Amino acid sequence: MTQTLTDSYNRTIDYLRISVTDRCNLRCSYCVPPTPFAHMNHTDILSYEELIRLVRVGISLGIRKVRLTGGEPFARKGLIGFIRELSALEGLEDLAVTTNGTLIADEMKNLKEAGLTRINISLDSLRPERFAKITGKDLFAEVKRTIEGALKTGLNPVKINTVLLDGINGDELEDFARLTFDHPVHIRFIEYMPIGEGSGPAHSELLAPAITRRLEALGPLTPVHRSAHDGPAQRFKIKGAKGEIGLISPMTNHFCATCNRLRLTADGHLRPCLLSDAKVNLMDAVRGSADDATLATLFRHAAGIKGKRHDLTGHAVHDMMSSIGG
Ligand SMILES: Nc1nc2c(ncn2[C@@H]2O[C@H](COP(=O)(O)OP(=O)(O)OP(=O)(O)O)[C@@H](O)[C@H]2O)c(=O)[nH]1
Ligand SMILES: C[S@@+](CC[C@H](N)C(=O)[O-])C[C@H]1O[C@@H](n2cnc3c(N)ncnc32)[C@H](O)[C@@H]1O
Ligand code: SF4
Ligand code: SF4
Repeated sequence: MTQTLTDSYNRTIDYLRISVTDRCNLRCSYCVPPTPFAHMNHTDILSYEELIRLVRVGISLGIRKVRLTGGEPFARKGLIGFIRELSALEGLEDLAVTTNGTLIADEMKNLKEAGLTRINISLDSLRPERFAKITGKDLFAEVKRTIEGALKTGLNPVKINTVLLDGINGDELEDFARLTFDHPVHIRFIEYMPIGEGSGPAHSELLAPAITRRLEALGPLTPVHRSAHDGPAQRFKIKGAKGEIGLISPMTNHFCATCNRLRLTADGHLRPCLLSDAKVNLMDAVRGSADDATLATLFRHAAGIKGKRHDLTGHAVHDMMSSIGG
């Protein structure tokens, strides 16, 4: 019998975001600190077999959508094989990935064949030199090839995630938005979230109201209705454009009232909210002798302690974005 997982505020939880690794081949200045920092030990990371078991339990409770993230998910060996195994699980309707796109330019067909349904690619600059400055690696051309490959392979819609920061890439807002004129991509502007102890210098973020004003100068914006599997973006189309614009505004217009997700970290913790350090330890149960019913109880507990909305007043989130998975 299909169950439904609900939280204490009657929100249905049907989306699990899995961070498969906290490691990444890039060093985006707004995501990780500039100085060396500790990573999880390999032995402390859930194996693919353990992850499959947990996803099965999640599906039995009502999870229908899984997104793989990281760190950089493709920095973990064997991810495509894991995607193939996940996509074969009965009951899973949407299997997506969020990636920096630097390691998979030649893998689009394989990914589609393995059962990936969608891909979100993060890209913060269209200028190769600036891309290298933000990420620490000269790999803009690889990301471009990945985006082109994803479009050609029909992993639709291809979403591009861009965190806009004044003085870093804020001046590229219009260049990104204009990409939607000729390409069927979704460009999503994300407000910077203050996450992770020591993650870089204070950034001057560009907030949604200012972004919207600048977009309106490019042409009339028509709202696009959200579909069932939509994430947090408010969607728009500029008149005549092939693609869409999305605004993800956790800071100025949060979307917690419709939050439908839990997060599973690579070291086996369920996080009820991205912007809270609360977590439920699944690892001890998985590596102990817990049965599936016990794991299901831990999933329900994580849903049960999910807050009504995020509250960043008076405290910051300690864990890093690259270990939570965004
Ligand atoms: N505050 C907050 N931010 C989120 C949440 N989910 C995603 N984001 C942020 O939105 C940005 C894009 O997230 P993605 O990984 O592409 O996932 P998504 O937006 O759920 O994807 P779709 O299902 O394709 O809409 C990232 O910077 C995330 O950190 C959330 O539940 N809360
Ligand atoms: C943490 S990354 C993990 C997946 C993959 N490495 C990537 O970059 O797509 C997921 C998303 O989080 C976003 N992100 C990272 N730090 C952020 C922050 N402080 N505020 C808002 N978004 C952030 C990134 O831009 C990316 O789109
Ligand atoms: S945003 Fe993604 S690619 Fe950039 S450092 Fe963070 S985890 Fe790596
Ligand atoms: S901040 Fe927390 S409650 Fe709000 S949408 Fe994100 S994960 Fe959900």
